[in-house]
Amino acid sequence: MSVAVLGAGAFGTALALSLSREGHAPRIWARDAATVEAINHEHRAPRLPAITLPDTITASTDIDAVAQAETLLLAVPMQSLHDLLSRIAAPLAGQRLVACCKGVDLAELTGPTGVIAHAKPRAIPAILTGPSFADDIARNLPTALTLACRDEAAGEALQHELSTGALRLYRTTDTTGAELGGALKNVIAIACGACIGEGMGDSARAALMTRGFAEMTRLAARLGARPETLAGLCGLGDLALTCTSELSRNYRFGLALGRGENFDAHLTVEGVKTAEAVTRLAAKLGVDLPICAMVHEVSTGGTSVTEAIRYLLNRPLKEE
Ligand SMILES: NC(=O)C1=CN([C@@H]2O[C@H](COP(=O)(O)OP(=O)(O)OC[C@H]3O[C@@H](n4cnc5c(N)ncnc54)[C@H](OP(=O)(O)O)[C@@H]3O)[C@@H](O)[C@H]2O)C=CC1
Ligand SMILES: O=C(CO)COP(=O)(O)O
Repeated sequence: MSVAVLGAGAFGTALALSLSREGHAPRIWARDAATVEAINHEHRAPRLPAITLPDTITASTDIDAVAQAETLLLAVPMQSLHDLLSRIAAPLAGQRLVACCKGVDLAELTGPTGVIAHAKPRAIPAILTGPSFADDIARNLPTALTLACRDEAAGEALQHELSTGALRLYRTTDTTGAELGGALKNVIAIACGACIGEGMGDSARAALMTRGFAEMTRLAARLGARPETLAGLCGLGDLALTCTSELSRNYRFGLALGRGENFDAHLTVEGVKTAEAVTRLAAKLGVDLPICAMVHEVSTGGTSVTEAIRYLLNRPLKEE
């Protein structure tokens, strides 16, 4: 089966490397000619500069040519997924489109598989998500992820196609749970970073992680997801990684907020837009997501970290 990667960021490049180790020769689509040049001639990707790529990985700016592969890994930031799909002329009928992004689309208030289903209704949507830093996958370190696809046969085919000796994929048909786990953990990671940056301590972080997990499960359940999906790699697993590691951009963004420092605006920080999207979605559905709402307020300058913590501590007492 042929696999291509659309998006030459850190994650897309790492996944191409992973595939190349199993004998695939993946093509990467990049929108930028200089990136294509660097991959094809220097065997390096600008967003993963420490890694040398094998010459079996090639790149092109011709999206319609690259998108002919049977499986397409869509590795662009969440808010760019719709734009990416609209660049492809073909309906991609019967092709497996695997979202490799985490978030909720601001315009549609759906996760990546919803965006795919809307833009390319004849394709088979899936999502690859869970705890992994691109750098770890690129270095072939052991990693376990969730592959979610409503079409059970396609999901099983993808699980086998994308697993490697170091990358172990678990399968589910619960795409809603898988994508909300990956989306909301970034928001909670910003909260945890802000809490540590502000000097609130590890106990406060543990409280945010636990109550954040309750928010993840509550919203996911309201949208029909299974609670056990959230307890898996794509939920609890990714929450644990992202809320505790300074390798996470979302966590580091939160740290900067807590310390009152500036943050590099060129870095992909999915949790900011996701906080806005899930706050809107929660209001529409009548679901209570106080931590996500505070992350939205703080990251858009609506309130301070100190005030947000005070608000969370002063909410009415309730049963766990
Ligand atoms: N990095 C990681 O460790 C992991 C990332 N992810 C997820 O992967 C997704 C991508 O993140 P990551 O690879 O880190 O991001 P990067 O910031 O490394 O790269 C983003 C890539 O997307 C491209 N891009 C941005 N907007 C568009 C657009 N409108 N059309 C086409 N291409 C676009 C960029 O192109 P250009 O260079 O031209 O700007 C760049 O190649 C995110 O949702 C993230 O949560 C998931 C797991 C791990
Ligand atoms: O999704 C990730 C880890 O699973 C990567 O986290 P960041 O996007 O916060 O760097």
